[in-house]
Amino acid sequence: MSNNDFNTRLFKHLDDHQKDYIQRLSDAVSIPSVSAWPEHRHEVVRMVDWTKSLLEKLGVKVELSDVGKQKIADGKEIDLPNVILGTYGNDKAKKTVLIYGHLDVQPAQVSDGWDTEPFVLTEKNGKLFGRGSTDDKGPVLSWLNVIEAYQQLNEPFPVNVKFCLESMEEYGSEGLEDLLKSLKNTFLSDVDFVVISDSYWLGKEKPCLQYGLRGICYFFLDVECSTKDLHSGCFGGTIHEAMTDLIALMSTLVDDQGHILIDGVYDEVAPLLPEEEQLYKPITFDTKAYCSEAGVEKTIQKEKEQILMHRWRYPSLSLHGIQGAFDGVGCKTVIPRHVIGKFSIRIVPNMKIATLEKLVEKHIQNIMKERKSPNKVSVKLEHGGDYWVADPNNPQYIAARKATVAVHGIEPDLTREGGSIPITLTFQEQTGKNVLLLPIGASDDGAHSQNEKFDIINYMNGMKVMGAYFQEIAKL
Ligand SMILES: NCC(=O)N[C@@H](Cc1c[nH]cn1)C(=O)O
Ligand SMILES: [Zn+2]
Ligand SMILES: [Zn+2]
Repeated sequence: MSNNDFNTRLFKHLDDHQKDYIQRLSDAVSIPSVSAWPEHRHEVVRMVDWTKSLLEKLGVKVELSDVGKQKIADGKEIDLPNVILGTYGNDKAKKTVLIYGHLDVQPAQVSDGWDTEPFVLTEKNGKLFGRGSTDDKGPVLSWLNVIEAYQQLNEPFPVNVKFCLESMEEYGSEGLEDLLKSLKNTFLSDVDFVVISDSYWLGKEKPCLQYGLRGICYFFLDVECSTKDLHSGCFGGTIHEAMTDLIALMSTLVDDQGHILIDGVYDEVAPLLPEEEQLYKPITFDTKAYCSEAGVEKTIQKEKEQILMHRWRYPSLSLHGIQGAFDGVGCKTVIPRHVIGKFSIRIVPNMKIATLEKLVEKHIQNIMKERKSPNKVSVKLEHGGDYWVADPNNPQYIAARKATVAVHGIEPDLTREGGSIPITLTFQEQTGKNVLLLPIGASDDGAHSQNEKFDIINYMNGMKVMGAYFQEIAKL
């Protein structure tokens, strides 16, 4: 049977089973596998076990890998969730594709401003709302649904598949790098290609393939002023307050143009070459839609090319929160004794994490010297993940382009991604093989945000592209 004939059967089969796929995603979303909440670790473990059973039902040989402990507050330690290593097929005549994805999600609560319960998948107007629907439970299940569809159609699977599914991605992939290094000559040794579906299109209509990611360095800025919280009427105006120092420090990090104010940060950033500048011109990107998706009036940069460059190839610094600060309703007049500011820097070629760590440390020390405050201040790199850039002309990208055309009838844009998948570079280094980012979600999916969703059409078409991709890979 030709590829085209099989595609027609496969696509129809997938369409006929849409309800089952939605139910499966609903089951996955109902497990609140938030990696950032240590008290939810049992839910992350439940998600790992649920996925393991599903894989085993599909005939995937599964091994759970213990990756050690995580240090949490006050010197306590908890188990990191096991990493799922799966093997499906072992035919030496076939190519082997390693699929990476993650089962953990960002925190979510109705009180954050969700219109629906975040851990109840809710269908509205062709959209499936729920935490993890697009990041990354929907894409992970899409791969599994495709394997199931081939089985139900009695079609031999065209490639061998290996799975690496982790559950700490949203917390910097703790433990995974060491595991992959230890698997270089075993589990990873026969991998031909690595593919990751954990990112989003640049718009709502046009598919893309991505060949770059920014890295991330997440910092904790710790300020302590006293041995206990204090009454601001009794002590206000007489002591150096922790929050005052912290706010002052945090306000020295980035200006209103998004420019990072830490000395030396831009020194290692790769210069923009004329050839690279040309790459941005043909990319379809609607700046108005970008603003409306973010719910903002305007962006810092005006031109499409400038916005994309600041999203993909320049570093950025974001302030995320302050632990220990009063954030409830009403008025509390306490001076908190200890606050921790959270900020992250997205890093790009050719920045080095070690250099950045030193520059941040020096910057904080310098500002504190100027402030003449006696408070205890320290800054710590909580986790760091490298940037990654690949060759979009690799045969794997050509295969994915053909698969995209078979489903969408158009060539995908070749783009980069401003977010981070910290382990991507490690996969490239430990396998020595090409890594492809194959996003299936739309730009307005709202990953990490309130009302995260996955469009049913993207779920369905995403599976079709994945199904066709396996056939194209088999031809290489
Ligand atoms: N879908 C990828 C993603 O959301 N990645 C996270 C990774 C991360 C690292 N530290 C905290 N989160 C991202 O924020 O880009
Ligand atoms: Zn993700
Ligand atoms: Zn994410």
